[in-house]
Amino acid sequence: MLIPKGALVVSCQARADNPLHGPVHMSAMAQAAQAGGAGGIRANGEADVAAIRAVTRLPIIGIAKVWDDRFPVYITPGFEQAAQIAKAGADIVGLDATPRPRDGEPVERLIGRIRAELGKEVFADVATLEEGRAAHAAGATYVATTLSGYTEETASRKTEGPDLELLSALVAEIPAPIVAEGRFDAPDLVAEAFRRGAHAVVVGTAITNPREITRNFVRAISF
Ligand SMILES: CC(=O)N[C@H](C=O)[C@@H](O)[C@H](O)[C@H](O)COP(=O)(O)O
Repeated sequence: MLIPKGALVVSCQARADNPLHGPVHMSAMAQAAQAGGAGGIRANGEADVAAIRAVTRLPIIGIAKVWDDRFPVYITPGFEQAAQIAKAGADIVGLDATPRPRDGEPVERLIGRIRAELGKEVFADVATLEEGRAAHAAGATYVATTLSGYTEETASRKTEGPDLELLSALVAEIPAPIVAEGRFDAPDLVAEAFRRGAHAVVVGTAITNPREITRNFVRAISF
């Protein structure tokens, strides 16, 4: 199932150190997002994806994060993780589409294999326009601004808010659905992304991470 144009996609992820970690909480979160009008879900790991698949028919962007000190790429680095996520019920496989070193084959080949061997759509997380062009040329269905500010090359772009400039540049140059993701932490920013031509917007922390939301409130009252 594809992501409808104009959809708000809610990213339901909680790391191991988060009290909401695990499929029970993440599937409840996804149901809450659906009840609130979400048009898609982004989720990490086989267990969470399978649990969310069991409770919703919304399109799921599945990723598998693997941290390995030897490689900077941690979002679905190889085919093995992509296959697990596909089997767990994701409609779309999300991956790091930067050319940085990864534990696996080059990203262009990985994108091709996901489409050909798994029959899944590919959601390419990029940090630059150049990476977006390459991911599109390699066959990615969606190109998203997810990694802007999170790679060495783009560290200085990790502003308080999202990278709207990259969004506009991708929309202007790439004939594919462009998705806005990363630091969209208020409804007016989501609206601005759509005004700039985004196909969909993914929001995570601001909706599904009560620990961070609480921290933001506490920070604001720490005089
Ligand atoms: C850089 C990276 O690893 N981003 C991750 C990708 O899956 C998630 O940790 C983010 O929460 C997600 O992209 C949504 O963004 P935000 O939480 O800012 O709305």
